Amino acid sequence: MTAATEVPAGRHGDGAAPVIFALATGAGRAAIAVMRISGAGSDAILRSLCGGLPEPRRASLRGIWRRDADGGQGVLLDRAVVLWFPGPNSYTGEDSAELHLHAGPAVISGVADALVALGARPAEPGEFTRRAFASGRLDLVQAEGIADLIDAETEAQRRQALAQADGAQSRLYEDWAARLRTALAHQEALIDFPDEDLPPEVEDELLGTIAGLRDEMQAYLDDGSQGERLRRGLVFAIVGEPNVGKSSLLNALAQRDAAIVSSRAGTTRDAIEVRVVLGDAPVTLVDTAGLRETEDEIEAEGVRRALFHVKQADCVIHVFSGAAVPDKVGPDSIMVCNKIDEVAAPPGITGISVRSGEGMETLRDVLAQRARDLTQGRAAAPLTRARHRAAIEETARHLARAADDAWPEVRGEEMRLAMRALGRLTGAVDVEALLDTVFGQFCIGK
Ligand SMILES: Nc1nc2c(c(=O)[nH]1)N(C=O)[C@@H](CNc1ccc(C(=O)N[C@@H](CCC(=O)O)C(=O)O)cc1)CN2
Ligand SMILES: Nc1nc2c(ncn2[C@@H]2O[C@H](COP(=O)(O)OP(=O)(O)OP(=O)(O)O)[C@@H](O)[C@H]2O)c(=O)[nH]1
Ligand SMILES: [Mg+2]
Repeated sequence: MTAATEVPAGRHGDGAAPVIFALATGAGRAAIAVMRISGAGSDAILRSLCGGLPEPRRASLRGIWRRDADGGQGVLLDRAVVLWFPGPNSYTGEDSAELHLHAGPAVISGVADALVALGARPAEPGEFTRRAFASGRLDLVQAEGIADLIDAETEAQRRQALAQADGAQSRLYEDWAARLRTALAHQEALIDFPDEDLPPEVEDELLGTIAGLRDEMQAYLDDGSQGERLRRGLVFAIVGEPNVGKSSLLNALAQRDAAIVSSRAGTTRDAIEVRVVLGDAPVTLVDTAGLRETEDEIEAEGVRRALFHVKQADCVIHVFSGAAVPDKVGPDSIMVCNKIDEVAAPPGITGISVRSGEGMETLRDVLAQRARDLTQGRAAAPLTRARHRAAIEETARHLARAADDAWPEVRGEEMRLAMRALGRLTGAVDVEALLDTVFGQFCIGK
């Protein structure tokens, strides 16, 4: 007989966070499924499941048991590799464990049921990383980098996300915060001891710091949104008059028959979207209805939608055919002359024939270069989210006001507000309301 415990193994009294669990591996047929467990009480749960605690941080093969209510031996659920990570040296900073199970649905549900019986509860999206944040193991910007790393589809996205998870942006933002903190301390001294003879350089120096920070932040914000665009992916719209070969070009770039091609003008009506990778950035190519005046109301709706996509696009690929370059072309459009197997392209224009394949290699290079220019190369630790941009804009705005105002109290207040906005960025100050939004974007098990 084991002593009757009032509190299940995974639930500690006095308001401690409960033990959570989730599959860290994806759904679908697989050989192995990793069940992640974290929280104070994970040790007791592991003892119950495996009959003892494995050596910390060493893989070992264990039977996984569901115990009977009367404390008997119970049922063997799986024979699995088990890892025990005592806190604080774990991903979450808490006591945690991993069960590397056979990925059968009955194994997984059997283990999940056993965990619930032991007082653990299923984790919410991002909850493991949220606990890592709560333990101070990473800041908000790094946590968002981990979410991006999980979503990264291209090498450039992966590089950007990993640098962010490793703290590249956080170091820059923390450096700004540290300089601002020092300037604010000096400003507070000027406010608190106006009659003392503080050296005049103190005020000059702090004004220099404010102006310097404001300029650095402004330059950082003027980055053409490269990091945000790389994270989100680009949209390239293919537009032009009817029948010039827009849908043919989309199919050639996508290397599949996504759009209907026909010799009749006005074939495409709905916008057709295809995801490709260009210049290491994810690009959604949008094929659109040929632009012309038309009596056909369905085609007219297609034209309306085409113009909408032109406005939304990061880049417009303007296709035409024949010797005359069209007028009314957007400033950053990439001009492409198709059907050069029939009529030569005007000088200085990228000429292609989707039919013969001529010029396609060059066009791919031009598109890849544009995609790279839009997403990479400006900043070592770029802005990657609207949330970050908004916080830095707010900081810079308060710094500009602080620089403009000679009243010590007003200047001090603006500097405090700047400090707050910057603190919310990394999660150093009053972020409780933000956390659901930030961690809700994660998948379960992260
Ligand atoms: N099996 C498994 N693989 C994984 C993870 C995991 O949780 N489990 N990760 C989860 O995202 C990533 C790796 N991240 C991790 C980060 C920290 C620690 C950790 O235990 N850190 C301790 C000890 C470090 C050490 O070995 O010296 C620490 O920092 O104190 C583990 C994984 C990717 N691969
Ligand atoms: N000679 C020649 N014909 C081409 C070439 N590319 C496409 N075509 C033909 O041009 C016609 C129109 O092609 P689509 O791709 O449907 O043209 P579109 O611009 O999408 O036309 P809409 O959807 O009607 O606006 C088809 O008959 C294609 O086979 C090319 O490089 N050379
Ligand atoms: Mg078409």
